[in-house]
Amino acid sequence: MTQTNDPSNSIQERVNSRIIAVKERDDQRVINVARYLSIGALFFLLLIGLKSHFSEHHFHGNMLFLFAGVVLVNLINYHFQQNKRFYQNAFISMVGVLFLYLTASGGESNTGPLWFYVFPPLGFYILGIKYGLILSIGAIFAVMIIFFFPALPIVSTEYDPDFQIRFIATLSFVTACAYVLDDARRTAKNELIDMATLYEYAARTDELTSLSNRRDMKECLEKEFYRHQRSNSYFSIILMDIDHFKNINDTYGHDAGDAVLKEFSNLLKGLSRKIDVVSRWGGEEFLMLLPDTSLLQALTLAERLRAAVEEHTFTYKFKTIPMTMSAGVCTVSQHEDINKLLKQADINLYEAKTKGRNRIEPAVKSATNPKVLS
Ligand SMILES: Nc1nc2c(ncn2[C@@H]2O[C@H](COP(=O)(O)OP(=O)(O)OP(=O)(O)O)[C@@H](O)[C@H]2O)c(=O)[nH]1
Repeated sequence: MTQTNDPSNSIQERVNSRIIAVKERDDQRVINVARYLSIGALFFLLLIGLKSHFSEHHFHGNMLFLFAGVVLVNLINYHFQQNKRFYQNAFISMVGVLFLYLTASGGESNTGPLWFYVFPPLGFYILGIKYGLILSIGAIFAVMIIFFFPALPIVSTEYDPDFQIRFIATLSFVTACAYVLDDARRTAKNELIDMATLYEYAARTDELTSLSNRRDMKECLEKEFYRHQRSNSYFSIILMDIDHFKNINDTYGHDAGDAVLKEFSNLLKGLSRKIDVVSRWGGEEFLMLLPDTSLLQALTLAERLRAAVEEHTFTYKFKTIPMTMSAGVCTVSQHEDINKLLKQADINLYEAKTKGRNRIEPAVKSATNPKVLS
């Protein structure tokens, strides 16, 4: 039954997958912002392009139509390909080239460079702190080239030297502010995610044994039951209880009881597959969820666990503590909801206890327990 190549169902794995889902939602939010901006830019470019044509600035109008075309192609391409990275890079590159064109051409009444003020915050938001900074510094250098080399073929306007210096200074200041703000935002977000990861892990873990707690197990049971209803997959559960645990506490002390609970948990973990969920259901009661496991397979495992506990030497401060367990096993197929399944496991466990303990119900015959028959 113990296998190593199953997909892991550990608490850490489940917490990680939740965190990945949060990060994916955050990435999608960035894409959505870029898409809304693209749609806004598309209308804006078409409108200003038309206005330029009416004012007989045909070259400028055509250039704006060309940019609108690129925005549209990028949007359509994303719609069909869903390639987020390509969409983001194409979007920010297009914005950069558009702003450079507006700076080189002067735009409306030489106000073209002013658009560059939105570039650093947008770059940091979309590309992240590192590439946002590289791109913003690159933009400042490109603007300087346009300002200081008006004879270049792409440059069709000139700016007042006072404006040039003030513009470069203010754009650098905006870049520095955008960097600090975006860095603070990302740091705060990452700290929140780290905290959420810790709390999520703690909320699902039993402090003493580090197994799944009742809350986590209930969620796993619901997921597995949902999977069973959707795809007709099956699963089984084993409800275990340490026999006469009160006597262990009374004889060896509460600390010894705790140590035994930990050792018992490790034993269960060691004998389960990665895909199984082992939980401390409460006190000295443990529940194991076995996905894709028939009743017969679950009974075989339960019997193996029972025998392993009986054979294991539990010790505390050099004292040997004899210990056995009883278990109730059942499978999902005959039960229409989780509560009924758990109730049946509880009835089976109770039967195992009343029939003399150190046994499982329904009972099976095994090499270690040849006398027990169902
Ligand atoms: N040391 C320790 N004891 C615990 C813990 N949680 C529950 N217990 C004890 O477990 C004992 C359970 O006793 P009972 O419910 O009477 O069951 P039992 O003695 O195991 O008897 P059966 O289940 O009928 O075989 C109680 O004495 C609880 O105090 C824990 O975290 N640590």
